[in-house]
Amino acid sequence: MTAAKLPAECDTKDDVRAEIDRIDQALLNLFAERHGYVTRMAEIKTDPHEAFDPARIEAVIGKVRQLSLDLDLDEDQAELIWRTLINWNINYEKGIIAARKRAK
Ligand SMILES: C=C(O[C@@H]1C=C(C(=O)O)C=C[C@H]1O)C(=O)O
Repeated sequence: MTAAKLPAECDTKDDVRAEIDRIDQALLNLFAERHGYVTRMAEIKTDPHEAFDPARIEAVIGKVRQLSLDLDLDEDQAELIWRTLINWNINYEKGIIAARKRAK
């Protein structure tokens, strides 16, 4: 494997795309790690209504927006990504909790 190149060290589209592919892999590894905790959360929560926790959601979004600003990233883009992720997680948690309750 070739060493990572800084953006300014990339001379071709292939150079840039190799770095984007490397970063996508790293991001997916982190999403997979995060997903493991969401699954665990679904095991801990006891009622499907608990899947949606608005106070926690707004706290996460607030943190993500601030971290994005600190990194000079677009905070609206980060919020959109996180809301999509969180909405998906809520339905995922609901499904797990409801199925467990039905099985009882
Ligand atoms: C993981 C949780 O469940 C949901 C998913 C969240 C997330 O993906 O960060 C945040 C809030 C929740 O409604 C939680 O309650 O913390």
